Amino acid sequence: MASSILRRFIPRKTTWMYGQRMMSSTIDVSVDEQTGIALMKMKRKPVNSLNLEFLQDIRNTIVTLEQNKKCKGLILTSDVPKIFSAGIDILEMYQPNEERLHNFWRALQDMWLQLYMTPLATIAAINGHSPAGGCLISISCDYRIMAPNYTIGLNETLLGIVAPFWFKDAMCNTVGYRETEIALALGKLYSTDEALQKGLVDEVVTSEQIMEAAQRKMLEYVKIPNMARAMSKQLMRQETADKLCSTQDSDVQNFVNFCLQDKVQQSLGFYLEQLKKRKSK
Ligand SMILES: CCCCCCC/C=C/C(=O)SCCNC(=O)CCNC(=O)[C@H](O)C(C)(C)COP(=O)(O)OP(=O)(O)OC[C@H]1O[C@@H](n2cnc3c(N)ncnc32)[C@H](O)[C@@H]1OP(=O)(O)O
Repeated sequence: MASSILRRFIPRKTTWMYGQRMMSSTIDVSVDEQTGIALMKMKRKPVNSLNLEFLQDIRNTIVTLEQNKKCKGLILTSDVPKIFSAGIDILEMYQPNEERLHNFWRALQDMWLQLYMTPLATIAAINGHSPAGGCLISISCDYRIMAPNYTIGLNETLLGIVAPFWFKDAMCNTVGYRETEIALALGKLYSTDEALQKGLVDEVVTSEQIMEAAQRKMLEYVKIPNMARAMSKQLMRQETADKLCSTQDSDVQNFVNFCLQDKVQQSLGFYLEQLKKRKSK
């Protein structure tokens, strides 16, 4: 399964385990050993944006859960009201320190590989907005349930940046080639209803019902013999993951070169300004 991938990375240890609970400053995890279902809540305020340390925490958590023999499934959700994840922390890309920028992108790649290929069954309970990197996390899960009146999508072009090929591949695998082509060009953020219609999410339920719906669906997943379920996931996803695995170093270098361009820095600076202005309106 993902063991060939797992062996290659030794994660930083920042997650603490107390019995069936794991805690870090940005993540809360509990494991129900009766059902084998873990619940991971992201809580990096104000918007669960993905910085280097948060990405490492997410990945460490998945690794720790994979090592727990009693854990078969993972539900990912947010503890921040109305926001699942605002995607990459733009401050990691804007006026960056070059060494940190390298490490940051590597951490994003590693988190994605871990989540995308984990033998655990995964469900995203999308209880808030989920742009760009937030959408990547969602589409890397096996099943997606979303609450109404939020948005989700790969909106990178709106920031003057380009979704990398592995974001594109994960999106293509979810909604198909033509829809991805349109979505990426326009930086499309789908409403919950549009996302359901296009197959970007699998189910829509109210915010109040989302955890119950996720638990119910997860019980279906964990009932399936574990190895068979995990191997069919591998069958579907290994080729996509391998494309990144075999080009990780050059992908980091491309990203760093891209980010350091004046034009890209200008676009990111402008986008950040717009975010602040929007807030003051
Ligand atoms: C070759 C490779 C090329 C590079 C590829 C890079 C791939 C990039 C992937 C990404 O994920 S880029 C990030 C994309 N994300 C967004 O566009 C989301 C932007 N944010 C929003 O739309 C909104 O903030 C929100 C998530 C809908 C929440 O709205 P709300 O009104 O509730 O909060 P705000 O007042 O807007 O935000 C609060 C606070 O947080 C800051 N912030 C928001 N998003 C980010 C972010 N992604 N990174 C860093 N900071 C973010 C926002 O500016 C506010 O800050 P303060 O004003 O309070 O300081």
